[in-house]
Amino acid sequence: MNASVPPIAPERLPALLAAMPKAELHIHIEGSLEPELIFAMARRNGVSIPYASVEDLRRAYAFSNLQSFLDIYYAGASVLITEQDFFDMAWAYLEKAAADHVVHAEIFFDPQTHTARGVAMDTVIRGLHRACTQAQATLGVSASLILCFLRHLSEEEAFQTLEQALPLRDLFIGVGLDSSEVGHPPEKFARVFARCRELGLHLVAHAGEEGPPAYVWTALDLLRVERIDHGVQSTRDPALMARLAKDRIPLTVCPLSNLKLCVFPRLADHNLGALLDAGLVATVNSDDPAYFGGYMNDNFLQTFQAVNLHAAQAWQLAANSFEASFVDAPLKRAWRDRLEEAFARHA
Ligand SMILES: Nc1ncnc2[nH]cnc12
Ligand SMILES: [Zn+2]
Repeated sequence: MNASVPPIAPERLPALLAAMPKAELHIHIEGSLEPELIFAMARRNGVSIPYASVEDLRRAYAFSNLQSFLDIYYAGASVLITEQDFFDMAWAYLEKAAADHVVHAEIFFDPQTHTARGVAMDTVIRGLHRACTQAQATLGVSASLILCFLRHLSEEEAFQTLEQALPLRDLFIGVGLDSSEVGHPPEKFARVFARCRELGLHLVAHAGEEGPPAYVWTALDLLRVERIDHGVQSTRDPALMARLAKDRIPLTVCPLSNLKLCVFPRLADHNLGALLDAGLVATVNSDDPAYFGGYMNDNFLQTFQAVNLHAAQAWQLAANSFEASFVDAPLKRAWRDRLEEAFARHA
């Protein structure tokens, strides 16, 4: 434990978890679209959705694995048409993030879900970016964008997507890899990630969510990613755990997502504590909060209770989220100072 972490009474831990500053590094903005907003956008855009009501849609959020979720998630995103829609979606998320004391968010978006329906890349990125700019100005939350390639599509399509996005290169900081993992290993995208690296983009990839430790190895060695999204299957491979610890490769872990997608049978079975005990730079994130029943503080509070974590791990997770973020060192130091202040207030 860091020497500057004061003792925290157990009854004060929930308030500390809620109030401490934190960074969110694994949030799919399309996964923040609440059913109420889906219905409002469907109405204003004249898009029909195969659910009678908000309640009817929410009832469908019972998933058995990643694919069963993705099918409904892509259907939900079909209501997004205008730049204002993309702004409204991101703004709703950023307001919730600010309420959870998220000081910084690195936000994934899936452009191919939209360009395939005839929505222009410009519409997607400009709407999201405007929300990020406004969040800094009015909420004091810094936010940046990471463009994700859909791994169930081809590398050729990923290259085309990159080409479409390059005129807006200054509006996103990196690229990621998401969607159906098993059967679509990282190496399928080695060339497009090499190109993104040449362009100076940050690189991340989902790996080891449902897929094997081998996918984490190839994300590291062939894609040369700087962070692994999820990575919870890594505990099955001691040599991989040693590599992640040695190179301080962050894992953006999403406990409620893992529960809802049946990666772990119960939250109490989650391996977040084991990842921290092994010295990994693990972080807590919400993934697709509108679908998985919780934003950042829900993830922290429910997981800490279920797996019996304490103040030392709270400090570590917040500090890890700052270390793992793609911002400069002075900003990281400023957030660490605010973290110390929050702990001092709750001691
Ligand atoms: N948890 C997840 N895994 C892979 N792709 C995703 N897209 C949105 N959420 C995802
Ligand atoms: Zn994800």
